[in-house]
Amino acid sequence: MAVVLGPNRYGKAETRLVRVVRDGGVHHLKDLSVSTALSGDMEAVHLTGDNAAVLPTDTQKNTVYALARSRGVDQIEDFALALARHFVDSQPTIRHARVEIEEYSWERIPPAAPGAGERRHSFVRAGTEVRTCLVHHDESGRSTVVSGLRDLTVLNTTGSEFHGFIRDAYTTLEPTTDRVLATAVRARWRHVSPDSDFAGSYREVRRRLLEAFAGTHSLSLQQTLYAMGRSVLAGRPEICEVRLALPNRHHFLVDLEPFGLDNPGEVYFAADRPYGLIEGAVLTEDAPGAGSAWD
Ligand SMILES: O=c1[nH]c(=O)c2[nH]c(=O)[nH]c2[nH]1
Repeated sequence: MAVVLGPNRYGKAETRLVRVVRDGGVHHLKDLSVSTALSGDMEAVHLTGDNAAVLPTDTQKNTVYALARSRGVDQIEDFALALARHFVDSQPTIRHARVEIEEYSWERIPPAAPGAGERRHSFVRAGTEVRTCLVHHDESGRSTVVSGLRDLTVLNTTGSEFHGFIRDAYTTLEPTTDRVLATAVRARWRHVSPDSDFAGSYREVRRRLLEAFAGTHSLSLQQTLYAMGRSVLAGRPEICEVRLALPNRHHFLVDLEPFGLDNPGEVYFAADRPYGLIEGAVLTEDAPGAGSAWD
């Protein structure tokens, strides 16, 4: 049976990088996980073990640290673009680079007392929310940028209904006109061009996602998903596609009748699994082709 080599890529996954900028006594912190993956002329290494075309994954990891020092790290998208372009532009055998970054946010520990100066070098991790990006760059010079976030955990205590759904022999779910709606938002959005104001764009997209979640009277999480995506696209012309994954973090009203107590929407059991998983993409009508942007 004849076989051929299919699509392949290789790289260093989850290089942990912490970059401290020392501005006098005031320090600034970037905390990243960087994953690189390269592809190109990799027939020989797979078929015969000839490594002549291979830039080692160890070198890829070292490049992450070296560029962090030499060019600094501001917006993760710009750092990812610099890395991807470096690999493709510096090595003839590397024809495509994929760089994925997660950023964990830290905030300053508050002053000891009102009026005391801001802490200069002490930080506390800011919640569970993670900022993300995925960048591709290829030998033709084309770059694509997808920004995102995950674990943005939100909850509405009312303003959510779910009824009118299919009922078959296995359906036990009661329709409801008032339920808790909670989710941990995974959102990614594709930029029209790799030249964006990534900081401002991120801030505004996040604000719009939250505003749409809070401001939508929801008849389903699917409806909320679409409203969130539409809100981002309506206000941010630099973005042409939003993909969302919304786990439905079910909150079940506890039956307190056995204890002679009513429960008018006050006491819930927050289940962690199983959970509904609602996923979807929202695009502008004229969105350019995505190429490998989401790969
Ligand atoms: O918003 C929802 N969408 C569903 O498709 C679904 N299915 C379900 O059991 N609960 C819910 N809630």
